[in-house]
Amino acid sequence: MTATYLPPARSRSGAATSHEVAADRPTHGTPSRRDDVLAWVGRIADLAQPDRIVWVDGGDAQHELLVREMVSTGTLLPLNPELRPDSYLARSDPGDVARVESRTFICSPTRAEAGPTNNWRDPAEMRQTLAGLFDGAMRGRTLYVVPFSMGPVDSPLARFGIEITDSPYVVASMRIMTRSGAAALARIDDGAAWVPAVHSVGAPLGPDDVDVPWPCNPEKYIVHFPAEREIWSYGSGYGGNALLGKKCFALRIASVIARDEGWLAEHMLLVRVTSPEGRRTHVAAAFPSACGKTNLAMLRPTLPGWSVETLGDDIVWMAPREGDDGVTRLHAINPEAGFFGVAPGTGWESNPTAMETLRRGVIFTNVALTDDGDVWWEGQTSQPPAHLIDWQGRDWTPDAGRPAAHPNSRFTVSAAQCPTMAADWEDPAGVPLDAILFGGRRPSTVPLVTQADSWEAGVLLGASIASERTAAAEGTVGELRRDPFAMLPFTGYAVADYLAHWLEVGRGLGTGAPAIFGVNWFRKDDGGRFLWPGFGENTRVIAWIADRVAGTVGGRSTPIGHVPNPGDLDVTGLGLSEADLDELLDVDPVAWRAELTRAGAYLEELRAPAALRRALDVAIDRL
Ligand SMILES: Nc1nc2c(ncn2[C@@H]2O[C@H](COP(=O)(O)OP(=O)(O)OP(=O)(O)O)[C@@H](O)[C@H]2O)c(=O)[nH]1
Ligand SMILES: O=C([O-])CC(=O)C(=O)O
Ligand SMILES: [Mn+2]
Repeated sequence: MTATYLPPARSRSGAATSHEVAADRPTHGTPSRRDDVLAWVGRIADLAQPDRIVWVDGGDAQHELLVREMVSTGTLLPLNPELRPDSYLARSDPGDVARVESRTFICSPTRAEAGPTNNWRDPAEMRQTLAGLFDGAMRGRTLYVVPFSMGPVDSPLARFGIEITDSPYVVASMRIMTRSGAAALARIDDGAAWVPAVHSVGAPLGPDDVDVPWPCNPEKYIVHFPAEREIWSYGSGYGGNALLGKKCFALRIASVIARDEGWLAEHMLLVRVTSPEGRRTHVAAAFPSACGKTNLAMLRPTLPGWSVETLGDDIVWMAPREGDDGVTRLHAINPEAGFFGVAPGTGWESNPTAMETLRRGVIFTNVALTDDGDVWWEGQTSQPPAHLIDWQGRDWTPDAGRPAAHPNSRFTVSAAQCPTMAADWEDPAGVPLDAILFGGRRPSTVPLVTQADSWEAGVLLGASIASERTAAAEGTVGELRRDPFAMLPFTGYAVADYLAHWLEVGRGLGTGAPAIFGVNWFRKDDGGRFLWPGFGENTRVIAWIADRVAGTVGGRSTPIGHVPNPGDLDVTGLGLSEADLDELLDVDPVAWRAELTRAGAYLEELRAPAALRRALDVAIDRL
């Protein structure tokens, strides 16, 4: 084995540190001295038998070399530099296009700790399986060592990991999505705890084998050891399965750390809304995958005087902290550094902010290629180009009868490029949260917006999220499924304990707790047409929410919380009929009794805390 890059020299002594590496922070996973990192990399290399080991330093020179290599192997297709500078298209294997929830495992010591919503496997058995799978898995390939930080490297809230991967696409993507390289390794050297995360595409190469542009394995394993804070991923190169800082670490493992330490790791966007009077409201929102987080995070307000700044689009970590006024509030940070966003539906009409963010420096995956070397996907423009190369590399014309881009095609781009990014988005202290939104794709029953009357009622709202399935994960698109807190695929421990933890955090916050709302942009009429225009026009709902937090706008009380009176919502210029508005704000008692009965049965299945089931019974009684 030849080391192309040696591990970087230690930048500081392990003892003295200029950073405030919290000495009181519990350490997780492997002890954090460099020797332990080297020993771990050595063990994985002995097992997986790569041809080379490369330590990723995060610098430009190494990155450019990596990109050049991927272009030469066909993994990345350079786009036309005049139209889309510094940007590339990757086409995945057609069987490796989304998260694989049925192959995602939580290996806690007991099945009960994983709970009824997770695939549990016995940790010892799984370790044996993994040892077999990874034996020689990297033969003929390069093993990359990617130290990374979730959260700004110098933030006291930052958490560290090291991903070992044999995929250069993963290395390049981690560079966008996390702070990866030497700075993160220096913090680990200084004593910060780190999560070991091992990834292989599971496609070793023999001496005479020719590589393919997107190596992967039909057999996939996305494995978490919550007690050990450890991640193993095999067989897939797709974002949510392979960029291990994201769902695996920042949600599944972090949710367990958060439970133990009294904070929350959530599948949420984060924005700052400023009213015409200059009043600031910080809002986090949990919607299931491909249900509008990125779009709301980049909202371009359509009401005069309002502005929205982006802080995050997919993951929020939030911790209670007492302010100068003696009130304890949740303070929120975005642990990511980039966006891994859904391409279809993103256009100059629907999300101009995203379109501006995507002007350069993007890795696109599974979108279509235009004849002039740019990218296209359904919804980018109202009319498709006359000819394209589709996501599988085949000729495509508008009459092809199939989408040109995969429905879960994605862009990977640095958050710093987003024009609406708040100037202080990397503030290590985070922002104080005023409101939390829960939502999903609900063609009927669920009103445009509802305010929960208490923290408990809000937790019930989050626990009862149901949404039509999207292409973000394997499964039948459109099917309604329960997705508590939009965290069904991302909670690293038993969902009942997760719900209890939410209730507990709320009790600790008391009067400083954010207000909780339910939203639904996706209500349809009998003809299947969206009743609500959505996108930028969601401003009107956000304005009501911000004004409710400030106590300056009305609402009417219903058994499921407060909804706006038609006059409370500014819908001027929308051309919305009175009947449509009434339907959007309607709480139908018959439909809601059925809805809550179903939710109650589900909570029973989850063994949800009794307090939630009581809150639900109160609502049913009021109906
Ligand atoms: N009708 C309607 N569609 C929307 C709205 N907001 C987003 N969408 C569509 O929903 C799809 C997914 O939206 P995203 O914002 O990327 O979803 P996300 O929640 O960030 O998804 P993940 O990255 O998978 O977690 C896109 O096709 C959007 O065009 C809306 O307000 N109304
Ligand atoms: O993780 C991914 O692959 C993309 C994502 O945000 C999701 O599915 O929620
Ligand atoms: Mn997501």
